[in-house]
Amino acid sequence: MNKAAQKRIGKTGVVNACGAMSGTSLDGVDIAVVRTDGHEIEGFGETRYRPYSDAERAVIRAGLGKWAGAEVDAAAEVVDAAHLKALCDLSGAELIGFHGQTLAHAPKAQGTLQVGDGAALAAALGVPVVWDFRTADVALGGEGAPLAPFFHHACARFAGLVAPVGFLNLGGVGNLTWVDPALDRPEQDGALLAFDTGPANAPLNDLMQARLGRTFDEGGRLAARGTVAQGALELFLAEPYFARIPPKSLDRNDFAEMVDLVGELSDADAAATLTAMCAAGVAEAMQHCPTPPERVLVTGGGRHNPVLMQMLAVSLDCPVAPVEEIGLDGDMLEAQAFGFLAVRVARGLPTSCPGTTGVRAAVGGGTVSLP
Ligand SMILES: Nc1ncnc2c1ncn2[C@@H]1O[C@H](COP(=O)(O)OP(=O)(O)OP(=O)(O)O)[C@@H](O)[C@H]1O
Ligand SMILES: CC(=O)N[C@H]1[C@@H]2OC[C@@H](O2)[C@@H](O)[C@@H]1O[C@H](C)C(=O)O
Repeated sequence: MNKAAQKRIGKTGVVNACGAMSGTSLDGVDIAVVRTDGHEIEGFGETRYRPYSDAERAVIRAGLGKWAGAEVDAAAEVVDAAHLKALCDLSGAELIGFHGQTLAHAPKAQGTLQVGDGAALAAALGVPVVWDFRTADVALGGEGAPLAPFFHHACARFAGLVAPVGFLNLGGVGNLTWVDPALDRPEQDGALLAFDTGPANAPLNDLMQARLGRTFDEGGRLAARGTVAQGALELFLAEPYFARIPPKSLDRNDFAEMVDLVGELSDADAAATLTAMCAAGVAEAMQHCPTPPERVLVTGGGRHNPVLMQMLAVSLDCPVAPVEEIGLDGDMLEAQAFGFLAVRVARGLPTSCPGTTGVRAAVGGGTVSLP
């Protein structure tokens, strides 16, 4: 890439930005192109999904909860190689937003760790890469997550929404963004409130892996045959996390002991109960919204689970629908978010604010590596 093109990316006009996301459910790498000037979305481009093999997933899983050492290095190698393969023949991307893989997240203690080497990726692909999105926010007292809310704000405006709505991401962990699209800028006071709702698919995936050797409960079929154990659900809801005022965020394994709460149950009852816990965490989250959202738009893999969607429909006081209802792609929204955020970082715009992460003031995270 020549200097003039690099200069343009840093200034004005629409950029073809590609986001790359490897989420906490450990299913694979999502790649998506978004055309944006960092404020408004002009449109969306190519998407790709590169699943991890079972062997790759096992290596990443072994690195979870660790901050350094051989297992972290091995996980980083898998993440780098998978991204390089997924991105190597992508044409037309002028900038890449590379999230990497979160292995550990303890913003008030050790910090937050996303593995993946953005400088090496930039050199290999010949395209500028923005990466390490979360460290600056944590350094300024923020949670470092969630970061998609600034993109959710742009999505709400892109879709022409006018009343406050919720964006609910159901990946490995759940996160909710309350957005007021009437306010122009995401960092404006009152435009956004965001936080992690609780565990989403991660405990259910872990149960499926441990008991049945499967990666997830496809279509919620196992949960559909089970009965929710109310006692376990009540114990789960007694966790102080749910009443805590946002901002707040979670590590993938913060609720790993939930799988123990259902340890004595049959496979189907355990799956039903873990699914109900995800929905109940979201229902608890709604009390923190500044005003009731007009509807909750669901993104992430959890929206493909009809049992979970039905539980949400029953327990929330507003309509619940997949984000496709407003013309967005719920499988790619997070990848698109990191393409969008990459443009903001390249242009010196903030990517988080007190309402989204609890950071002291609006801040732009991310490191830019040129090829
Ligand atoms: N058809 C389906 N039926 C049931 N569950 C599904 C289906 N498709 C996906 N999922 C669930 O969604 C998960 C993937 O979700 P997603 O890709 O949003 O997670 P992620 O991006 O890795 O996580 P996070 O947002 O926490 O970073 C799968 O691991 C599975 O649990
Ligand atoms: C530390 C970290 O990687 N957090 C993830 C995780 O996965 C979902 C939830 O927990 C959210 O807080 C965040 O991801 C999304 C993409 C975000 O930053 O908005």
